[in-house]
Amino acid sequence: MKIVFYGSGNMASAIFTGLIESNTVKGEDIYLTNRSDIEELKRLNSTLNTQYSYDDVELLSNADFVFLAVKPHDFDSLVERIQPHHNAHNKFVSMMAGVPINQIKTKLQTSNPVARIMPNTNAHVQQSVTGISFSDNFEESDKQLLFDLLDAFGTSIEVEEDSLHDVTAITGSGPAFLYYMYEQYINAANQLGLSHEDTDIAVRKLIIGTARMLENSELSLDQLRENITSKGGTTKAGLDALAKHPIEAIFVDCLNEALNRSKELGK
Ligand SMILES: NC(=O)C1=CN([C@@H]2O[C@H](COP(=O)(O)OP(=O)(O)OC[C@H]3O[C@@H](n4cnc5c(N)ncnc54)[C@H](O)[C@@H]3O)[C@@H](O)[C@H]2O)C=CC1
Ligand SMILES: O=C(O)[C@@H]1CCC=N1
Repeated sequence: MKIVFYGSGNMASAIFTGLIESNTVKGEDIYLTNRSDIEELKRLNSTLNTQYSYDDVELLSNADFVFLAVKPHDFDSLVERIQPHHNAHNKFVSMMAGVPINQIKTKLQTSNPVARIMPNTNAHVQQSVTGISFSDNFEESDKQLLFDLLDAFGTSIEVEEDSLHDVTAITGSGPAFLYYMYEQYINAANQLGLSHEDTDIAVRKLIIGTARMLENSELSLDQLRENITSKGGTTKAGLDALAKHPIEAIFVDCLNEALNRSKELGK
């Protein structure tokens, strides 16, 4: 199987690293290109054994899956490279937030199969949650091949294309929202007495341990929380302070803004 990535940035590299490190695809079967950073492509070649080229005819020839991994605002410059050279064998897999399948088909002037995925950077540790939607003409056997690729770097959920906006907000951008929250937690913790170094280590371990509990425990979130909350104790005092703030409303605002932006990006 020949897989091409147009774009070797944050999201693409998380995916192709996951594919190679899980032994799902050999580095030599993955072809990378980017706007102009050949040093980056050479570095990836020496660490992951991936191929690289700026020759679009060579890249697209016999390519089974062509990942579109550029920012939405760079799509037009990508179209200039791909449109003249794509062939009937190419199946496109776009990870561009917000850009609809029909727009991809129109700009590339293609009736080839197109899938849209919305992964997240947890693909680096094979834990991406990836939403996926397919054009009507995507063959079942090709869908299965693509699902197998997605499984190599996490779990996937097939959704209606419109729902990819929700996936983008909730899990595509989601790691950033959680990192931001953790940053605030660390900033607050730094105002207590521990050294900043100890606080950083302690909070990282706290986050990892809490995530492992979510993974391994059959208890609900609220039960897990209850199990820490002694009557009249410290946790109750802290939770009562939290409850005075509109935390749910803050996240409603955050997710709605991300969702609206996803819709705007496709226009
Ligand atoms: N970073 C994330 O967490 C996620 C990003 N995405 C989507 O993935 C896409 C890429 O995002 P990032 O990896 O974060 O961006 P990035 O800025 O890290 O990488 C963009 C890549 O596109 C390349 N590029 C730009 N114009 C090009 C052209 N004409 N031909 C070939 N390559 C070109 C750049 O050289 C770079 O390698 C975006 O559309 C974004 O919406 C989706 C889910 C999560
Ligand atoms: O910020 C963005 O637009 C992309 C899509 C999801 C995560 N990063």
